[in-house]
Amino acid sequence: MSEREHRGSGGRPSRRDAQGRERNRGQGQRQQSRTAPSQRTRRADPARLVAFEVLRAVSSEDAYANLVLPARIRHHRLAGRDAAFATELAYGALRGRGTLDAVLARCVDRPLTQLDPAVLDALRLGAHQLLGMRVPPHAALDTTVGLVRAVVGAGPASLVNAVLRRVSERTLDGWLHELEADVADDTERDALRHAHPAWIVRALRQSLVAHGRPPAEIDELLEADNAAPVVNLVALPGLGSLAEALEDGAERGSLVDDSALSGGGDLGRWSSVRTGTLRIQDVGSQLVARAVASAPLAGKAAEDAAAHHERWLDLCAGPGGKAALLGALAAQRGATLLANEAAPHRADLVRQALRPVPGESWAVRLGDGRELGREQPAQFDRVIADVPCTGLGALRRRPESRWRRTPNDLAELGPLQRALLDSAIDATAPGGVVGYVTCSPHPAETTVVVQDALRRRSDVELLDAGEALDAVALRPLEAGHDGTAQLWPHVHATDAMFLALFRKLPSSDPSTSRSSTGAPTKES
Ligand SMILES: C[S@@+](CC[C@H](N)C(=O)[O-])C[C@H]1O[C@@H](n2cnc3c(N)ncnc32)[C@H](O)[C@@H]1O
Repeated sequence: MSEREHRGSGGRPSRRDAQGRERNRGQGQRQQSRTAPSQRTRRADPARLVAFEVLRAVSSEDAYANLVLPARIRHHRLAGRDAAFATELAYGALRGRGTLDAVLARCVDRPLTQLDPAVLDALRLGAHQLLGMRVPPHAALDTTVGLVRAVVGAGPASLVNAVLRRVSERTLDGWLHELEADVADDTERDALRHAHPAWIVRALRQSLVAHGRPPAEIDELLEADNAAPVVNLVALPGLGSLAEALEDGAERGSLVDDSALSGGGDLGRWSSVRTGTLRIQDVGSQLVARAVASAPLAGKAAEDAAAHHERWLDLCAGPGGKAALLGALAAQRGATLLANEAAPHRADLVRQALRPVPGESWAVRLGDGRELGREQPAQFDRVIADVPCTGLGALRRRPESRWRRTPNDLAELGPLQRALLDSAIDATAPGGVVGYVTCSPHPAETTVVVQDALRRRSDVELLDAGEALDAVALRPLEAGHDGTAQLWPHVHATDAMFLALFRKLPSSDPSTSRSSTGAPTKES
């Protein structure tokens, strides 16, 4: 196994293999390790310190791991294998929190809520190394105790040592076997085995069934949520190129044009990433954006298309992933894009994302998307409403979010999602299309919202979203069922994006006829 030399915070050179073992420690230290485990290390290994800092920021500051981790890696100057180890440790411990806590609860003599939260985070890191990463027990114990000594204090070190010793007495399967004896049903068992909250397991199984898939696929789906996702790239059509990435080892994507998959690393090494013409974007997001951009128009909207006067609207554009792709496609087709976003800092990110796209093709509007349909009725030929949602379809990329979300979020988001969809429909010209998109497969924010809209409104019809996705994909996706479409991590290796496509029917209300100027209104 190849190794990389690094220097720990104690200044001593050491070598880490892929499991995080340090391989060149002196004989004296090994002797010491055998005799007094809780005494043997008083320093924090930098990679484990990074993982610890990420867990602390997530637990105590509600931070997002995917934002904190790169900053901590940079701060501690980790690279290569050390950065990969810190990432696997932090993400694995965050994803696995439910299962790790169930194991720890068996090994601690008091409720976990009574532990110092910093000690609990260190225990999670130690337990994940023992059960999820196959770090040898002596290394996991030694380094976790050292971390606690260095950053929390000497007091809790012996507790941490004793608890992790108990954790190390069984493998993960051994622990699961013991814990499963107490679970009530299949949902609880899947939740424990795959480290998801039970309410999410239930919802995902329900969603599989709602989209015509066998409920037994739940195991594969939950496993896919726990796998580290590869980085998906998009070269903006007509503006960017995959060449640099492909020459540097990325693989061409098999689902959609202009996409590639990369093992990661610092993508800023590619000039195309620095200029913003090559972007990180999940393939599922690329597919739904392209489906909205290509769905057939009718009536007035089709006339606009023939005259190259199409107007497109991205109602919820921040941070601008889909807006950048749509903007590039719009520029190629002589269309214009209005990208709307309610949060000022996210509207800035949209402007930044659109920078490589010719300026005459797009504008950014800062405002509440719920008002836009009333302010600019029947003005747009293609509208995407990529609404705020629970993000349960992107659990692979947001390791902590499954434990942060609650069913109450659905109740809060529901009215906003419905109001944004209504506004999107109002803003659409007769014959135009509206794509309702979520990065969640939860029925409460997908199929139920769509059915409600169809019940509420007589001015739309549902188009076949599965067909629209297949029309832009490089191979049949078989994502459609009953008119809507659902992509899946375990089937398509994408985020679980949901797409419903509506066509606006001609209206008899003259107040909703479209103004004649084709240009997008500049931001308010
Ligand atoms: C799922 S994200 C959109 C992702 C984006 N389409 C992309 O591909 O990068 C939803 C966005 O809607 C924004 N948002 C929330 N409430 C809104 C509202 N009332 N009007 C417009 N945008 C809103 C959020 O700030 C967030 O940026």
